[in-house]
Amino acid sequence: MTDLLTSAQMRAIEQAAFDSGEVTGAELMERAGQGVVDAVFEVFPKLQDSRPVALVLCGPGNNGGDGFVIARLLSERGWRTECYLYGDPARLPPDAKANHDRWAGMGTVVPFGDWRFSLRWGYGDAEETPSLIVDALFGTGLTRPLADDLDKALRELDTRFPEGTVRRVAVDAPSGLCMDSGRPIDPDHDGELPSRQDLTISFHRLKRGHVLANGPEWCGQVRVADIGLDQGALRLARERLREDLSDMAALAKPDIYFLRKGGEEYPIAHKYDYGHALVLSGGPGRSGAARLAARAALRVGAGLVSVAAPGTAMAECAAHLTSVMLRRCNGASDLGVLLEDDRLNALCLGPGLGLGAATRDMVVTALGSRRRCVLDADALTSFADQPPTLFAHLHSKVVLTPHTGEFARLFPDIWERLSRQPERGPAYSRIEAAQEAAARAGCTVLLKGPDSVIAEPGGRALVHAASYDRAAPWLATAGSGDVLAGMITGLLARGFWPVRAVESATWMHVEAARSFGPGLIAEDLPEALPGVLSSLGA
Ligand SMILES: NC(=O)C1=CN([C@@H]2O[C@H](COP(=O)(O)OP(=O)(O)OC[C@H]3O[C@@H](n4cnc5c(N)ncnc54)[C@H](OP(=O)(O)O)[C@@H]3O)[C@@H](O)[C@H]2O)[C@@H](O)CC1
Ligand SMILES: Nc1ncnc2c1ncn2[C@@H]1O[C@H](COP(=O)(O)OP(=O)(O)O)[C@@H](O)[C@H]1O
Ligand SMILES: [K+]
Repeated sequence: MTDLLTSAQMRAIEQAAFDSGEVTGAELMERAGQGVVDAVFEVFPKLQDSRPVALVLCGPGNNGGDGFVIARLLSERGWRTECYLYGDPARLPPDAKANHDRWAGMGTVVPFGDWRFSLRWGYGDAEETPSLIVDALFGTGLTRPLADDLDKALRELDTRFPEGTVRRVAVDAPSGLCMDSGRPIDPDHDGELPSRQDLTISFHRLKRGHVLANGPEWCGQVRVADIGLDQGALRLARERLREDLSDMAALAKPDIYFLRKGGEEYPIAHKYDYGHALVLSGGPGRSGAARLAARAALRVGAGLVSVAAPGTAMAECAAHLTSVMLRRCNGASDLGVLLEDDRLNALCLGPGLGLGAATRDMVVTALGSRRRCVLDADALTSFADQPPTLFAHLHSKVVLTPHTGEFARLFPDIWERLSRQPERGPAYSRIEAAQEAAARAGCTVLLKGPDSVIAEPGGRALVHAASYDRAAPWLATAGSGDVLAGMITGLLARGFWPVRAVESATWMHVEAARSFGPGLIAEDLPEALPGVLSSLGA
């Protein structure tokens, strides 16, 4: 499981490393600087042949210290490097100060006061124009917005060297971005940071801010540099620490062992060993969403899948369904009768179901049966005026799958906190919002988006980041959420525990979109699943 760290957790890991006696701060800083330089030339090999001129912007903390190491290493590679320092050299922390002093014996450090002057009048000669700008101003220690003078200078720098003319690389974080939330601490500019990076290098692990919210937009690409915190005593120290850090989030991944059909779990399996999922459909002209969900549930491996539709929609459903079975269900009392069949072990309510009392009644009946259950779309919005009524019936085998609009309706106070422009760091994040919602609801919550967050009461949160090399913008298409709800239901029918079902489904949903590519519509997703399952070895 790949941890996704907060700034405080990274500091705690660093402290555990120091306590283990295996590494010093100076060694970590040297490895960090080296990691950045290695990543820069690996990701942008053409930089080796371009003008060897770099600007390194150093801040008042250890992020700035990394900057001085980078300046030295670039200079040793023959680069003409200039450091701008925002801060008082005498007040740098010890390791940063040592690297500042070492660099000052080799090259220039332009104090911030002279920075803007230099920007305006320097670089007359094209030979002097940098091909690399390193942002080592602030990393995990950012606590407040960039000061006006610094912000202004950075915007001038951005205008002076527009995107495409120079490579911009951030050390650990694009300065101004909160690494716990991925939200810019920038109330005066509506979250528009001074510059967009081409590459951001994190140390040891990704931080939450690299994948949440606007993080990917400002980071460009990300790489993780190994700074030796995974070895020997350090690993032990970190593992011990992990026990205290129960709120350590992780990146979601598919559960290949349980996705596989057959194997040790089911050496000779019957279709009922993989469960029977029931998806409730809306009325005539509105059954498409449920049919999409049902097909996805079947494709993901549920043994049997049925759609339960009102009598008026039976003909429409029958015309479209083949391997998915069809049952009549005209409301909550019919659903109660259907659920007397205890082989129906996973339910999906919401896609296209319609808003109002009839849906609320069916949700209450479904929840009363204590089956594994996914509530999506209309099943959530039908409780917008009375969320506590819904919460009173929820239990640990339920999954709520709200997109941001549905989330805002069910958890308005949490949403208000999440959407308020942050003025200080660490800012409230989508991880904390999903965890708070899960605790209130008493069940698993999937807060959907390009950065989908999965939370269960009291458990560690998981994030599926459809960004960087897993970006899947084609998923922003009508009905893709219905397919995801069906996939989760199918895995619940197969016996997955809710949080594991959501984790695997969310990952495969994005993978299916990526394997299909541009032009994707929701119908393509279930059909792409066999390829995804095969590629996983399932
Ligand atoms: N952890 C590790 O294992 C490793 C960490 N490493 C590196 O250390 C970095 C973390 O260093 P860090 O803790 O010194 O924080 P950093 O980001 O340099 O800034 C803090 C300084 O800025 C100040 N400050 C904050 N906001 C401000 C603002 N808006 N405007 C002005 N000032 C502001 C703040 O002061 P204060 O809030 O106390 O006023 C403090 O002085 C990390 O990102 C990585 O690059 C690597 O070397 C390898 C191993
Ligand atoms: N830009 C994007 N990148 C990756 N995934 C996305 C993006 N936009 C939406 N998604 C995913 O697509 C799904 C959309 O769900 P939802 O909003 O409920 O759609 P619908 O109601 O049309 O079915 C969610 O799983 C969400 O995480
Ligand atoms: K930085």
